[in-house]
Amino acid sequence: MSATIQSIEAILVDIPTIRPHKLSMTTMGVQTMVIVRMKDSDGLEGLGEATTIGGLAYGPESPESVKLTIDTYFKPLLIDQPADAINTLRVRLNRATRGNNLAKSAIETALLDLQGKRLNRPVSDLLGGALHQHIPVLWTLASGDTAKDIDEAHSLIAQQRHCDFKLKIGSRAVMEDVRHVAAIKEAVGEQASVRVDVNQAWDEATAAKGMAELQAAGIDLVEQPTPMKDFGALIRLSEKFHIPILADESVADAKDLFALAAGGFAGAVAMKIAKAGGPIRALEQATVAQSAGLGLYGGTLLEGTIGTAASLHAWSTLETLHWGTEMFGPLLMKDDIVVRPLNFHANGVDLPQGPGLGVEIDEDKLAVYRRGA
Ligand SMILES: O=C(O)C[C@H]1C=CC(=O)O1
Ligand SMILES: [Mn+2]
Repeated sequence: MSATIQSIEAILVDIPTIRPHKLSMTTMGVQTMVIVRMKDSDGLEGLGEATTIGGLAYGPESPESVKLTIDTYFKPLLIDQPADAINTLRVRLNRATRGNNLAKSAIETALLDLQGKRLNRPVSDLLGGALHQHIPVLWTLASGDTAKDIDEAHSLIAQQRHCDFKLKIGSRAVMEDVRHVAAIKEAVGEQASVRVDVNQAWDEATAAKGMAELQAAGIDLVEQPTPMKDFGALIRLSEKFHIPILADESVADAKDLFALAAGGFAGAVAMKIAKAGGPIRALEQATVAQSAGLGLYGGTLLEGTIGTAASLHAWSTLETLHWGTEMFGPLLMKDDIVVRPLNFHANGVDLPQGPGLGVEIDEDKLAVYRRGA
């Protein structure tokens, strides 16, 4: 008899950020995580996380709606079911509920953690095995101030904590953004790769102007310049410029990526476990990207250590991550709720060791940061 799922708890956790994090659609001062604790009939516990950016500013699921979805709709479908039947449970959830991929990602992650602990194997082994134990991680410069961003970049390069940077642009006039980006690129020179994320803020004509300027300034990659549903614009821009485009909001799962690739898009894709509905689903995108000749990038919704560890286990199984990853979420938060934080060094992070995700909750810290504490 396999163990069955006995309880699922979805906990809202609020942790302040180390500095304001300015994106085109919101400025974050706190990150809210939904931590899932799933217990089985053998007394084992699986951990999962769903996180988004700025409440409802980034996408249609908020931390509060993720908790409600799990508590009200997912729990009755999962309690008393075999805990090791990960695919069966995914199909069961998908037949009964539409969308809500962030909530589904937290559940798939908790099931993988549980299964790993049961088999005494890391989650990466359940996904076919890790090819990398150390994974590159960039940093997002998003203080909103050019001089502060340059200081931050210089200090991180000196510490060898990061050598690639992503700049959040799109909230200011295009040429103001271009001057900001060009000043940072000039300050770091060849020491660092500089990329931008526009988070859908430009229309196609603005994007054409912006991309020409960014190309001239030596920027390496432009992420999601135009609105997510406007596949035609992404395709046309990718044909027009040699500076590559990274598709983010446009491609939640493998089907989205297939449609974009079939339309003629050339460039790369930001895989995110949250967008896709879990680590297994996110890796389906990698297969499509590899078949279509698109580059891979390990993306984040600024998850804390649990969601970041789950993503790292998935990305570790990929032979080539052409653009590395941005799995720095835990570093943007002032504190953590785990016993052993991830080890960020040498411009990357180590894949956590041990059974499951290799992450353990610090109960005292959780008690401090859980909402309503
Ligand atoms: O890429 C996004 O759109 C979301 C996120 C990832 C890094 C960051 O600073 O924001
Ligand atoms: Mn993005």
